[in-house]
Amino acid sequence: MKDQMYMLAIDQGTTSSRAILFDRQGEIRGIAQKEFRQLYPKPGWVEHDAEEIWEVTRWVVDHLFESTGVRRDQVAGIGITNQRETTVVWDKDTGSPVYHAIVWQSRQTADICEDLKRRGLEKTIRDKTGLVVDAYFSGTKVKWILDHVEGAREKAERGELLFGTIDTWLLWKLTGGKVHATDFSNASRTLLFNIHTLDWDDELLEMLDVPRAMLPEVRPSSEVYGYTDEAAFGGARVPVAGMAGDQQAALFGQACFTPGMAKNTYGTGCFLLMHTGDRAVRSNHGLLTTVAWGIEGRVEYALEGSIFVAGAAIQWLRDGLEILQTARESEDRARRLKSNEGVYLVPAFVGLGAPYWDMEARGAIFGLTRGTTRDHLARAALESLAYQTRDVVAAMEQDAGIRLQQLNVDGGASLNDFLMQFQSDILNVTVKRPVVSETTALGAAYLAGLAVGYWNDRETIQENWAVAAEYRPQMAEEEREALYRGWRDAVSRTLSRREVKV
Ligand SMILES: Nc1ncnc2c1ncn2[C@@H]1O[C@H](COP(=O)(O)OP(=O)(O)O)[C@@H](O)[C@H]1O
Ligand SMILES: O=P(O)(O)OC[C@H](O)CO
Repeated sequence: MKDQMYMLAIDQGTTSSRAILFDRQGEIRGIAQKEFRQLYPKPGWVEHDAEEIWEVTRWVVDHLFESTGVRRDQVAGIGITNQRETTVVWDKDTGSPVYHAIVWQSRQTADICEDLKRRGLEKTIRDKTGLVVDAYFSGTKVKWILDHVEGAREKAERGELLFGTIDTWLLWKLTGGKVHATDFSNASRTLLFNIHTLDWDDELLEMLDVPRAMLPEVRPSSEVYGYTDEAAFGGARVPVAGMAGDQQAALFGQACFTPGMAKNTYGTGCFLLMHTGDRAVRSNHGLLTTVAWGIEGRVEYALEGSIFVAGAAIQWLRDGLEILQTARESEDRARRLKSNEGVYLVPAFVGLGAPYWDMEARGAIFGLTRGTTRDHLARAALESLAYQTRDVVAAMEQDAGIRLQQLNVDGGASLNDFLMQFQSDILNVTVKRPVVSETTALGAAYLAGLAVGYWNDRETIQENWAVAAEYRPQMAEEEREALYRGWRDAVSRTLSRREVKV
């Protein structure tokens, strides 16, 4: 309808930006997407150009309105969701970043982490932040930028530089430099934020030499942060009303609102989050405790297993080895084989995340013979997503003390039917993919829509959730366990410490 109102979600992911319009039923009414450059200045380093991220994001928003014919004044509100932890430091006056955005996957701060460990700070950090000491999180990346960019530390101390994760950077840009804020979910990934007191933590700031003056204000995930600047948003003034890290937004979009409900997103990495209600459950098995969102005057928590390389392994086969034309082709290739024939790929390209947390491990392929073909590599890469997920689910079941009943899935690689059936088989759990697989963007739209009254409550959101595909376990127990043993053996030979320590 000509004057119908919509919610706009901006989903700024690791490899692409998307802009999506949703209607009141939570259905997609238009989508635009564009990839941007990945910069690999040294082995194990991953960077983005923050200005390019903004330009690409603007482009997808413009393109969305052009392609749908929807007007900007038909947007009731904007929700932002983002690749988390990726760190931008910019000049408050000029708005220019002082260094590339250091991406969550980047390992360039491994030495800073080792130093924190040597100083015996792991427990304090774990207790306050729910995180582990790893180059993944923003805190060491901010320190790295302040240590390596000439004059940056002095400027930061004088309050002339600002830090933000990508949500904060986009909010700043969209509001024409007026609002410098983040939400609880993104703040909880920085290593600087106390998830119990819900404030930046002076002891952590001191540990990492990060001046408080450069930090954004931390706010709930569902509220009006400010309005778009007309020059930044095609002449329209629209409320930016929701923000959340992409994995938390996906948990919201999957309507996982009760403790024990879990989702796994198969994108560049794989992120499995289980809602734990108002309890910040501490992990003893290598998972993270994280804020799910702040809403309705309180925060809710989640347990998370973060897998660094998932769909990126398929991308590597496509772009690095050039043995696939498209990511989708991996499915046909995998199906040409009856089994993996003993070939395992451990995609530790940037170390291993949960539950191993090994910054020094690097990728490996095992079981090669003269008969190995690109089909084996495609299958091994796809299977690695499922095995890594099982590693995380095993840890989660121990930490939460419950058996997973069902796994809701989303993300680019969740459209791969071979992978989803294999996932169900390896976990021995039913896997469900919703009709709207863009749950990350949907979650951001919901958070923003609740703040501006586009949707009334979470019950409406639950009612909107509908299943598109369901995968039930079909594999015999013996085969499942034999395959998984093979994976565990491959991982143990990949770890820098040469032992599986879970
Ligand atoms: N059919 C497929 N089979 C396997 N992997 C896929 C498929 N389609 C996309 N992917 C992988 O999924 C990722 C893209 O998913 P997406 O959710 O857009 O990720 P992100 O938000 O991290 O950029 C890429 O790494 C790509 O290789
Ligand atoms: O961009 P994605 O979807 O791979 O998500 C990245 C995560 O937020 C990193 O923590």
